[in-house]
Amino acid sequence: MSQKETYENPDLKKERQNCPFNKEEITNLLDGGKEKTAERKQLENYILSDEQLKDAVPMEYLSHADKYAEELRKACLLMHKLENSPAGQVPTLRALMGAGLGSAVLKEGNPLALHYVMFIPALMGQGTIDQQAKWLAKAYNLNIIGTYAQTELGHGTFLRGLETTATYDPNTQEFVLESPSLTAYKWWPGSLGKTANYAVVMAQLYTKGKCEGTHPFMVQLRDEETHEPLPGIVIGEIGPKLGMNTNDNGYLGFEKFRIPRDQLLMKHSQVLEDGTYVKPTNSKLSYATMVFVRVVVCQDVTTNLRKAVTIATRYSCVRRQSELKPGDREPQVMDYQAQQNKLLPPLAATFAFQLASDHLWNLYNTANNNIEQGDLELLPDLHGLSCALKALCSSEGANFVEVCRQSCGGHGYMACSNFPRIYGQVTAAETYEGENTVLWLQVARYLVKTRKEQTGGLSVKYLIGEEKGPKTVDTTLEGIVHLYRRTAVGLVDVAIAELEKSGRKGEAPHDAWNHAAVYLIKAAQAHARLFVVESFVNSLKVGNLSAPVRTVLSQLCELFIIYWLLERSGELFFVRQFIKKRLVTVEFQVRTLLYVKLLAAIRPQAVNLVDSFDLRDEILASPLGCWDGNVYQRLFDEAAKSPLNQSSVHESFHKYLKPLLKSNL
Ligand SMILES: CCCCCCCC/C=C\CCCCCCCCCCCCCC(=O)SCCNC(=O)CCNC(=O)[C@H](O)C(C)(C)COP(=O)(O)OP(=O)(O)OC[C@H]1O[C@@H](n2cnc3c(N)ncnc32)[C@H](O)[C@@H]1OP(=O)(O)O
Ligand SMILES: Cc1cc2nc3c(=O)[nH]c(=O)nc-3n(C[C@H](O)[C@H](O)[C@H](O)COP(=O)(O)OP(=O)(O)OC[C@H]3O[C@@H](n4cnc5c(N)ncnc54)[C@H](O)[C@@H]3O)c2cc1C
Repeated sequence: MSQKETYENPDLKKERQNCPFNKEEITNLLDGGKEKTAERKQLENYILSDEQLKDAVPMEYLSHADKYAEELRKACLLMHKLENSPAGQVPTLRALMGAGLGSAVLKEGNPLALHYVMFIPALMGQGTIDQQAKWLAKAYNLNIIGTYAQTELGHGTFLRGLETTATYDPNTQEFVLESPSLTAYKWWPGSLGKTANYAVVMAQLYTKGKCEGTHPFMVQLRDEETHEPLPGIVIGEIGPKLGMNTNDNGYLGFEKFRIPRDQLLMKHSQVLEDGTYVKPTNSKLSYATMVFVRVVVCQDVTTNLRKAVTIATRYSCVRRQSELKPGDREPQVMDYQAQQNKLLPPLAATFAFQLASDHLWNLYNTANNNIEQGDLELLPDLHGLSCALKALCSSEGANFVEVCRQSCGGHGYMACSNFPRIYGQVTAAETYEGENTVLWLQVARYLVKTRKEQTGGLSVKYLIGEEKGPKTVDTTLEGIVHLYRRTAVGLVDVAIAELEKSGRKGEAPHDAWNHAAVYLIKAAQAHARLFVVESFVNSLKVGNLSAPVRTVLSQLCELFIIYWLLERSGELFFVRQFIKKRLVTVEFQVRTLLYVKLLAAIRPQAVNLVDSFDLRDEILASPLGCWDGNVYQRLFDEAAKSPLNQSSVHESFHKYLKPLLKSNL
């Protein structure tokens, strides 16, 4: 392990004895190889040993403005540290932007995140070679700091409804940016409130009197020296949020603000000097930055879930409560089957989500390379899968984080447990980058189209032709995956049947679509779950795993896919063939038995499994999850930091309480 303290809680010590698998092998697997693990550890030592990057007081005790300033101080210091990083600049940046190392230093949202996660990718994906030459070096060198300004007060989801206009003026060869109403104000962009001086702004492009739809524009917002907003720019911060409070989300309005023609990002579509509009090969190419972020969000959510699971698992092995055997010592709460039922599925999910996210990342890179060469064939599959996995990982992730919090009882509710921050981060991902319901409906659109037209990309091939495979109960992993596949196909067919029923009643297609939404969303979710379980099962077939690691990963895989099946059992009732064959009851009995057996088999390995995530205490940032298990002392030390404990009697006693006590009301 990275850190060994002199104290080690005896229960945790016992949990760590006789580990049947090599923890380092799993660490290497998650890092992407032995060398990558070594690089990561070196980088962690480099960053986490810097005293200036540590918080003087917990962030929760700072004001809104001080939180931002403190986070910005550390973010800027981190950027300076990039120069001398032992791992090299780009890997360090990646590690910092990911939720692991970065969040050990930057606790509640990074004021420079949008610059790297959206602004630079938007320049790369939407700018011409000349535009990239002009802006990218400046952006990499942090001479300019940007954000991605798309969402408005009135519209976030419906991009065609955005109101900000960019009207081309051929006389001056400029675009005039305008916010025609209050609801046209940009609202939400991260880092916009106080940090960024540039933005990629999405606006409705007007030229020759015609609206050509939303397009990306490179816009300077603040003076590069004074940081004052430029004339015609109305800008500010939107205030405290459920989480991510050190990221200065902002608002932005334009009052006839002029930019040169060449600040329309023109990789996919152009406006010529005379105002002639040149169309893109696909109108959705201007949405590409969102696709990139949906892909990385899956990784981010998984990293956060690993933290929550580690904290809850270690704590559950330290915590002793109640009575299991009458008269015996109070057991570790982890020994209750009910607690295992809470924690082992999210533990398994960290592996399932990571493997699916890796798969998506590979698809993204291949599709993106092809798009650069003008080949858009993979775009629909990439859009469908990135929507599906972003929605699934963030929604299941947020639920699992909340279960982890609950599994820590009262102490899980403390801010210092780090659950509120982790939850704030993960649940935000349910909304940003496409609200999940909206993304499920995008996925459903792709599924319905594939099933009807019998053509589609790799992730939806199972919808083409007749399904094959056993129709009876089959307890092998393959058998269970087949059940998922039949459910997914069945739910798409049910949704299509609903659409057709409405059609026969004379409903217009858009009404029929709205009236089938419940079925469509179920179909999309079943599709996403199928993809995740297939990725998990298939990745165990390949790879150079030792027998003990393969065994424990197979147990986790089986547990996870049975867990989901039982959780989502209601969906089987939608698929008629299961009811007819009375499969549902049989499935239930067999699976529940197996599930319970797996809980017992994985329980003794839980601490060793979370240890193999190799998350340092600074990254977990929680007295409940620390490696040494010294939970109670650490909770006490955290309480000592409260400003209310800095004097025995607080001044408010004299101001308010004493007069009340003396008032004889
Ligand atoms: C050295 C540099 C290193 C960089 C290092 C970076 C490394 C990073 C590593 C780790 C980082 C981890 C850290 C991550 C943490 C993240 C930090 C927090 C950041 C927070 C960011 C949040 C930002 C935002 O929220 S930005 C705003 C996002 N907004 C949205 O997502 C809006 C959602 N709405 C839409 O997308 C659309 O409006 C719509 C899709 C819902 C509907 O659009 P539409 O009406 O135009 O389309 P239709 O429904 O009519 O469909 C038509 C047709 O188009 C297809 N389609 C739709 N979208 C797409 C697409 N995107 N791509 C391809 N095709 C698309 C659709 O399928 C239809 O096809 P048909 O064939 O059926 O016609
Ligand atoms: C933490 C955070 C950071 C963000 N950062 C950025 C940023 O950097 N840049 C940026 O531009 N934006 C950013 N956003 C904005 C974000 O992308 C939007 O909030 C998000 O896309 C949802 O859009 P909305 O707010 O308009 O929700 P709405 O669309 O108004 O959603 C409200 C409800 O309506 C439902 N709904 C809407 N349309 C449909 C439909 N067609 N069918 C069925 N139901 C529907 C939704 O499911 C939801 O339940 C951020 C948001 C958050 C929370």
